[in-house]
Amino acid sequence: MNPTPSCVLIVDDEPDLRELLQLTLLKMGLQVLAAANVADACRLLARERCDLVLTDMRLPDGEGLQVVQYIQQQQLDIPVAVITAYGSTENAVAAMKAGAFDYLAKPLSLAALRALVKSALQVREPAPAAGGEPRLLGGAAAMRDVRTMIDKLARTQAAVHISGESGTGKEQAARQIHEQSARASQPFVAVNCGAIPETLMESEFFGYRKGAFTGADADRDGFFQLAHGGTLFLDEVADLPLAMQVKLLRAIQEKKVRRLGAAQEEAVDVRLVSATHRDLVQLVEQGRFRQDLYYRLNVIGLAMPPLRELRDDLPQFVARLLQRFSAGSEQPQLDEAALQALLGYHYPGNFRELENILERAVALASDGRIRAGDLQLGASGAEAALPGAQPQDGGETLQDYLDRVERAAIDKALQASDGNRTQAARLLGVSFRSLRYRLERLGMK
Ligand SMILES: Nc1ncnc2c1ncn2[C@@H]1O[C@H](COP(=O)(O)OP(=O)(O)OP(=O)(O)O)[C@@H](O)[C@H]1O
Repeated sequence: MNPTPSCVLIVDDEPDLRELLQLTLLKMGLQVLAAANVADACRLLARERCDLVLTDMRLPDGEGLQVVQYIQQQQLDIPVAVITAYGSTENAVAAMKAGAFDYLAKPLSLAALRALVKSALQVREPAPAAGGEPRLLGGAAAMRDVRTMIDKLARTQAAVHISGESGTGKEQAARQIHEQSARASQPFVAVNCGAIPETLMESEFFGYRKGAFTGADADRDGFFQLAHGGTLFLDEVADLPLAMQVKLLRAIQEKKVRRLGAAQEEAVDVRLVSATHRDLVQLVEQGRFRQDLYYRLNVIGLAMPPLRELRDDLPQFVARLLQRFSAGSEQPQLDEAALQALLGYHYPGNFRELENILERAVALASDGRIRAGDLQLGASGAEAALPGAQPQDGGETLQDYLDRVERAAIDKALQASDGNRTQAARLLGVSFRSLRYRLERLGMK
C-alpha cells in the first residue's frame, strides 16, 4: 500500500511561478495546493491537510510573513519556507526569526527547491533516538533551556550562532542539533576557522579545480561541498579575516560557491551553525566582524551557560566523569576535602576544565582515594574563594572583579609554567587560543 503523498501549499500571486513550482512538485510525486494571497492561504491551511508551505514574501493582501505567523499562532506544526526577492537579506532573516524553516531566493533554482522540499518533509519524521550517553549532561534549569532550544533548532534550517565561554559545550550542542535534524544522515563538517592559514582559506572552504595553482594535481572539495546536504559548523567564527567574511557572506546568500580555478559556480545546500567564545556584537561595533554576516549567522542564537551556573549538577557531572575516566579499573573515591574543593571551584575553563581536572586526578589517585591535592585546581578558582577576592565595596563592577580574578589566575599559571603559554593554558584548562585571547583582552601581553 502506498503511503498518502505529502501535500505542499504554494502561496504566490504570479501565475507563471505558481505553475513552475506546481509542476516541479508534482514531478516529485507530491500533492499540491495553491493560493494567490494571504487570506486564501490561511483558509486552505484551516481546512486542508498540508505538510509544507512555500510562500512568496510579497503578496497582494499582505506579506508571506503573515502566513508564517498564522502557522505559528495556530500551532499547526507545518514547516514553511519563504521565497524572497533577490538580495533581500532582511526579509529572509525576519522570516526565519518568525519561525520559517528556510528560504529560497529568486531567481529560483529548481535544484535548491527540490533539496529544500526533501529536507522539509523529512523534518516531520521523528528524530533518530540518540544512542549512548547524551552529549550534554545536566538537569539544571539553564541546561534544560538549552535542550528545549536544541529541539526547536533541530526542526528548522535557520542558521544558528552558539555563544558561550570556552569549554561550555558549544561544539557538542552543534552536533546535537545536527543529529536531531532531518540532515542527521548527511555529513557534519566542523571547521576551526582560527586554525586555517589565511592564504589557504578560500581553497579550504570552496575547494579547487585541478591546475588552479601549483600543486593542485586533482580536483578537491572544500568544506561547503563536503557538508553538502548536511551541516557546516564554523567554530571560532570570529577569527575569520574580513576578506574571507565577504566571501562567506556571498556563499551563504547565494547558496552557491565557486571553486578556485572553476568557471562556474555550484549550488550547495548546507545548514550553518557557528560558534565563538568572543563577543561578536562587540567585534561588529569595532568593525572587526561584518554586521551583515553577523545577521546571516545569528538568525537564531543559542547561549551555552558556564559551568558555574550549573552548580546543582556538579555532583552528577563529577560522578559521571569519574566513572568514565576509571573505566576498566577500580573507580577511586573523592575524599570530603576534594569534593568540597570541586564544588567551590570557579571553572574558568568550564566543562573541559572539569574533565581535565578529573582525568588527571584519577591518574594521580593512590589507594583508591582522590585527595584535594590530586585535583591541582587552577589558581583562579582558589582566588575566587579567598575573602580578599570578593567584589570590593566602592563601585567595582562585576566585570572589573571578574577581570581581576582572571588576571590573577593567568599570572599564577604563567609563573607556574615559567612563562610557557601552552603549559599555562593546560594548567588553566583552556585552549591555547583561548589563553591568547584572554591575554589580549586583559592587556597582559
Ligand atoms: N553539558 C555537558 N555535558 C557533558 N559534556 C560536556 C558538556 N559541556 C561540555 N562537555 C564536554 O566538554 C568538552 C568541551 O566541549 P566543547 O568542545 O563542545 O566546548 P566548546 O564550547 O566548543 O569549547 P571551545 O570554546 O574551546 O571550542 C567536551 O569534551 C564535551 O564533551
